[in-house]
Amino acid sequence: MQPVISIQQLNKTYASGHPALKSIDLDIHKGEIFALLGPNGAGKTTLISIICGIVNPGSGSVTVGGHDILRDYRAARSKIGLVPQELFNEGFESVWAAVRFSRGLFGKAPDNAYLEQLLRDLSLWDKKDARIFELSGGMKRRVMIAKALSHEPEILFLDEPTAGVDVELRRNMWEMVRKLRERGVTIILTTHYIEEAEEMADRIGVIRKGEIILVQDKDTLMRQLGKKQLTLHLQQPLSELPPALRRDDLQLRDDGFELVYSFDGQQEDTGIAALLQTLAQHGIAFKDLQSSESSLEDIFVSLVRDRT
Ligand SMILES: Nc1ncnc2c1ncn2[C@@H]1O[C@H](COP(=O)(O)OP(=O)(O)OP(=O)(O)O)[C@@H](O)[C@H]1O
Repeated sequence: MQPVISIQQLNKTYASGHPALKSIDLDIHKGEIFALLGPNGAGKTTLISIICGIVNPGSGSVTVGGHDILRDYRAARSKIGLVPQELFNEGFESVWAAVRFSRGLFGKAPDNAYLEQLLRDLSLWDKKDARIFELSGGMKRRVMIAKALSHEPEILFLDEPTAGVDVELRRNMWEMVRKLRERGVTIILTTHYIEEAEEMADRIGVIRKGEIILVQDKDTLMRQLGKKQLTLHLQQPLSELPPALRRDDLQLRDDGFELVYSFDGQQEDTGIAALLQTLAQHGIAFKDLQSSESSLEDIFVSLVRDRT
């Protein structure tokens, strides 16, 4: 399947000399919810801003719906709706005027029926004549989304959609994003909240210091989450595992002093008894053992941890 966004070897270094993005390769599939997860300053906003044509790329290429963002900027941009991190509140105009104006900016013919349905879907129809400054914070966010969708884009970017939003509003936002996906909109959201990625995303990408360090189906990631680990602290270090013990779920760590066994905690037979027996047969003794469960949070923290 043709990706709806294709990013190849994208680099960006700001004038300050700071390398914000390094050799990014990423494809976004049509109709998916993709969560880009990363700590402050990782490069999330820079990446979105380049795709949306707000920041110039350094080198590499980006296509949106097959259109190159530089050579074919207008065609590429018209496919995108962007809800930026910073919310700008145009004070005095009405909700209706704001969404009509946004649609016009993209050169689209007026379509009141489409805009009415959009405002209804976003539970804003009864506020259409209200001036934006009169609305609550949650409604203002929804107005930003309505504006972003006013020109019928196929792709919606949500940069930190629920930053500083209370739990109830966050859940409403998630509900709304799912409805948009049902309508066929591809959604890319950035977030600091692991819970949000876990709840919403079809796929998760993790970015750290300008590099994409993981892209994975959420379900696959969650299956890995169900894994438990048994760590055996060995009495004598091993330089390598005997052939009978070389397998994917067993790893030597800590200069050979630790043996880590990963297993599925849901299974009745965890394989621990058999493992301990094999260790005994090979004369591998341990002085201590501990078991632990990894969470998405653990995976994320260990991935983004600054090891330098
Ligand atoms: N206009 C700019 N000029 C110079 N450096 C910049 C500029 N914009 C961003 N940066 C730097 O590039 C890096 C990536 O910033 P970016 O805003 O993309 O990160 P982010 O992942 O969106 O962070 P946050 O989660 O805090 O929004 C940061 O180190 C930032 O200081």
